[in-house]
Amino acid sequence: MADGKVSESDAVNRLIDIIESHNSAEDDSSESSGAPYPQDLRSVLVTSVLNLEQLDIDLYRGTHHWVPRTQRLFGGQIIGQALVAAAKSVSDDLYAHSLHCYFVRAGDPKVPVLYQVDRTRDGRSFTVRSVKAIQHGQPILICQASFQLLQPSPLQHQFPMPVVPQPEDLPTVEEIIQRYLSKPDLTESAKQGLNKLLATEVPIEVKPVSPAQFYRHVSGQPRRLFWARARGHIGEGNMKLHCCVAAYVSDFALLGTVLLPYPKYKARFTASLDHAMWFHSTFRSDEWMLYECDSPWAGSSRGLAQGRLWRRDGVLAASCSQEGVLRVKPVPENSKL
Ligand SMILES: CCC(=O)SCCNC(=O)CCNC(=O)[C@H](O)C(C)(C)COP(=O)(O)OP(=O)(O)OC[C@H]1O[C@@H](n2cnc3c(N)ncnc32)[C@H](O)[C@@H]1OP(=O)(O)O
Repeated sequence: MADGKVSESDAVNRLIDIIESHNSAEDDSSESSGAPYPQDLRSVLVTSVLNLEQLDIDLYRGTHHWVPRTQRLFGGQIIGQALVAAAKSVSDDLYAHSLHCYFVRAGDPKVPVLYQVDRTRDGRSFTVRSVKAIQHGQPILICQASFQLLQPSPLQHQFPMPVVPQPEDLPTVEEIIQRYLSKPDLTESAKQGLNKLLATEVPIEVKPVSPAQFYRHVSGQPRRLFWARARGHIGEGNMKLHCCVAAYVSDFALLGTVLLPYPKYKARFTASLDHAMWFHSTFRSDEWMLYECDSPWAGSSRGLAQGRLWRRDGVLAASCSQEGVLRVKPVPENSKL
């Protein structure tokens, strides 16, 4: 549309596209390899998704509860599980400070993922692990993770955190969907799509700072901000676990930032190719953190996205970078649901 805004039906389509591509449950829940969500208040990320089964020394198996509509495993789940596997072979006084991963094959939601850990090096300060995530005998992800002893230093700086509304003053994704559902002129298929989204139990809670921009209802800079936290309680004390949860969260909505300046195109195929992450400070992944995502570059059917996770007290908790493949097609004129 000429004013840079999209029509109401496109707006609902984009909302469904964006939420589903990252969050949706499997269509046939009987195919899900995980147990039902627990009724207690503990985060399902901790009780289940990141709770790997040990098969042998340095060999683990991870299962999944839900997969995106693309029917490939959510990258954040594979990274989070790989980091859990790596962390199991390092001592308690070492903390994850970075990881570097390539997604080399699409993850198959029908079978579990095996994680094979190689103890690459144990140094005095730094310890490196290489993890291969395997399905059908072939790697789907290769990951290097590095851990460090806590070491104080006089060198300390960070950029300031963006000034944004507090999470308590912003609607949740579920409230945004409810607002759409209350619109009188919504088509039946839009209602069904939105109700399906509401019924999906997502392990992450999200509050977009600007919902219209977040869901690509208005075109704009390749930058978006949202508050995010693990759903449910994790508790203080296990920093390695909080890093694994943050690794899971960090893949959420990051690559979509590349598409923000292009309202006339919709994604035909998107997949993250690699993901790097650096952990800077202690944080709790079950408390609200601001996720600031931007994309400095796109070209050659690829896009680069960068993210910064901020503690709400302004401390930079983690940074990440991801390149993805994005193949797009034009949005049809006057598209309707
Ligand atoms: C939130 C973001 C996420 O979490 S995404 C999940 C994590 N990431 C992933 O699962 C990515 C895993 N990696 C991969 O799947 C592969 O490495 C990818 C990225 C696909 C590599 O692509 P490529 O080397 O092209 O693999 P491939 O030959 O098997 O093709 C895959 C599909 O893409 C198509 N393709 C290929 N080249 C082109 C092209 N130039 N133009 C149009 N289409 C192309 C292929 O035909 C193939 O399609 P199809 O699967 O047969 O339908």
